[in-house]
Amino acid sequence: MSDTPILSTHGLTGGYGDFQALFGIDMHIDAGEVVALIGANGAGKSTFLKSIFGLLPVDRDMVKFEGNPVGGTPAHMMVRRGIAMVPEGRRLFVGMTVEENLRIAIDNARLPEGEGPWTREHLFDLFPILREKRRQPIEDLSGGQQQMVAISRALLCQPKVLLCDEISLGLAPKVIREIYEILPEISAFGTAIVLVEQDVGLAREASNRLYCMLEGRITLTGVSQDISRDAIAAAYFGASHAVA
Ligand SMILES: Nc1ncnc2c1ncn2[C@@H]1O[C@H](COP(=O)(O)OP(=O)(O)OP(=O)(O)O)[C@@H](O)[C@H]1O
Repeated sequence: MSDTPILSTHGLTGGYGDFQALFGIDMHIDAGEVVALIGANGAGKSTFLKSIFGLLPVDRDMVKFEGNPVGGTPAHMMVRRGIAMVPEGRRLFVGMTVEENLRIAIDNARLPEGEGPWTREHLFDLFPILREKRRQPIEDLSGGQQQMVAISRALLCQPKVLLCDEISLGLAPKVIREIYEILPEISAFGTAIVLVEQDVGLAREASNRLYCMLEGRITLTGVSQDISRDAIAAAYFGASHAVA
């Protein structure tokens, strides 16, 4: 087996024009791993995902996919290589049905439907409510159901790495549980998952390893189950706010 991570970043810096939001981020993830990225509002988590995914400019060597430099590759090409993103706020196509939203992913996927692990039928088995609602316009679905569509849309791209930006945001606890229960099934297919999550408990439970980010820097990383709550609190808020 190769030691090369499926995705890694190397001293990644980035931001918005003159505003630098990220200061030398080193991260890696292996096939089938779930890695959580936690941090307070404004820490830089979304900026980091966008920088990996080609939505913000970064140097080529700052992002490697299967060992090859890919930084700055446009998002649609990242999808063809094997990275898909569930963006914050879902960004589904309003005025189109569930099936039409999924169709767009299939048309732009890394592999044709049927050649990768994810088919519409497979996803409808995971999220049965979507089978029921497949001909309904996206705006008629609840927030949780829309999140299921967003995850399904990303998986139909047949990604090797799935980037998830706050998939629990604004959802009821029961729906969050339903969605998080699916994550092990996704990683069981070898798909690596980078999980940006505000809820630290949830992030820790759902991930193999975690990275904590503060003001654009990684302040803590390790095996999720081995990291204490105090260490997380210190890394999350800065040492001066460490729990006594
Ligand atoms: N479009 C933008 N233009 C300029 N600055 C931005 C933009 N988006 C985010 N920022 C800034 O970049 C920094 C990192 O923001 P980012 O959204 O990545 O944080 P985050 O950890 O994802 O937080 P949140 O949980 O609130 O999404 C913050 O200082 C934020 O104000």
